[in-house]
Amino acid sequence: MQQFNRQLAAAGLLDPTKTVVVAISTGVDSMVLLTLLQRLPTQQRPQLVVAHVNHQLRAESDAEAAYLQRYCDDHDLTLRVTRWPQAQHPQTGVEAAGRKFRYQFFADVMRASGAVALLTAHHANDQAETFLMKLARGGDLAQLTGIAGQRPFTVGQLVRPLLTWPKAALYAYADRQRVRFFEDATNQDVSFTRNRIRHRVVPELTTVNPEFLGHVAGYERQLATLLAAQKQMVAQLLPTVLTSNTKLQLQAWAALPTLWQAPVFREWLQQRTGQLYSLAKLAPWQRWLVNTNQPTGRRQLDADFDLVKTVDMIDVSPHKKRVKKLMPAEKIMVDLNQWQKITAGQTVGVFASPPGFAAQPFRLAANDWPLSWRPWQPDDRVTLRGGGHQSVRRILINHKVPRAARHQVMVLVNATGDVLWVVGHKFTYRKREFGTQTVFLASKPRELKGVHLKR
Ligand SMILES: Nc1ncnc2c1ncn2[C@@H]1O[C@H](COP(=O)(O)OP(=O)(O)OP(=O)(O)O)[C@@H](O)[C@H]1O
Repeated sequence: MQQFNRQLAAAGLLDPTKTVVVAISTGVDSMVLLTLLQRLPTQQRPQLVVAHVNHQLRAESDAEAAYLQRYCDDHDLTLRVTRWPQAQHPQTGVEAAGRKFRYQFFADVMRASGAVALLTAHHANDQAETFLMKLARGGDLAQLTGIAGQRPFTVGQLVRPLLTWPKAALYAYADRQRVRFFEDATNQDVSFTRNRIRHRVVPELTTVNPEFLGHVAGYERQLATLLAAQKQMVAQLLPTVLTSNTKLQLQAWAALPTLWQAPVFREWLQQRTGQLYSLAKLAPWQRWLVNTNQPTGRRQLDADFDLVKTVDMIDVSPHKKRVKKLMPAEKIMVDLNQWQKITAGQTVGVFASPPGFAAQPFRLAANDWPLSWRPWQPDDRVTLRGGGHQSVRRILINHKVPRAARHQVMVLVNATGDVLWVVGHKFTYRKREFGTQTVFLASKPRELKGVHLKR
């Protein structure tokens, strides 16, 4: 009780004028939490609002919810319950979706009841399991910081007063105090990673040292302190390597002690892009920053951002979308009445009515659709007026297209792959009365150079 009081006092919750929402699953952890709260002297006990989510995932869910209802009625406790509709259960990622639903509900209950805190019953084993899972998964050191004893949550704080208690202590308390609880059978299922860590890894490590859980908590505290110190230092260093308009000054940055370069670069990127990059991902970028053989340049950082290097300065700018070079087999479907940028230098379109300037009227049959753009291929050919054919290769030779530029030539093809237009060069011949529809094939003016439009 004393240990519990200390935790609540530290969070400023030993106050009957305050309201707290207590998340109760009916498992041993949360039933012990509720019991401890109920046993606080009234002059210290905050107003309790019990919150429960019936996930409807297990056969026992309804019985557990019904038990909690009776318990709260018997003890004069306010209870808020919700059901997670089965129709909302996803095919995969049920746990994460359930958690999202749960915390949304807790936030709603907090707001509705004017609560200052949400209390959950996470304990020292949860902490160690999470730590070990992250350790196995890998990633950035900052993510290894475990479950916080207290952190901001929507309109107040999320407080975990049992975080320093080993699960065994909670069982022992429940046993001594005859606390009734429900055991979730799925917790035994070792096909879940967390359960394997819970039932196999943690007990094994505890035999190596009975203080294992306390040691994990100790590491978590040290890590949090170190990360906070690093953050403070980075906050001091960053302004010393920025230009007045927030670009990074390369010389000043490279003059920082080597160990501080990466965290300062990362913090700058985070401030500019809102994204946290792992130090491992940033290593090649740092080499590029100081590579004097490449004093200027632009490089894609990720899907959204480019890094732009000018002499001694580096800036972040939205990623410039480049048109992908298509392989011969790849194609771009035609969007009727839309200009489409099909290569870096060519913007073309198929229109139902003339798009405003030089466009070639062209007859289509219904079975020509869908049309698409693609690079020309060696056996492509067009039909000539007299009924004969000419290969695209021959057209390009006749038009003196240099060999090196030939791969850039694009063609418009119909559903069966017949070439209708060698863009910039030649249209296949079709009689006026061909098909059922006239469309207008056009290239944007800049690219009209060298196009021989038939009038
Ligand atoms: N169905 C529920 N209804 C109300 N509270 C719950 C429910 N499930 C879990 N909780 C609360 O969350 C705490 C942690 O539960 P559990 O360890 O099952 O969740 P987790 O998914 O591992 O953790 P977290 O909820 O932080 O993601 C419980 O001690 C309890 O306070």
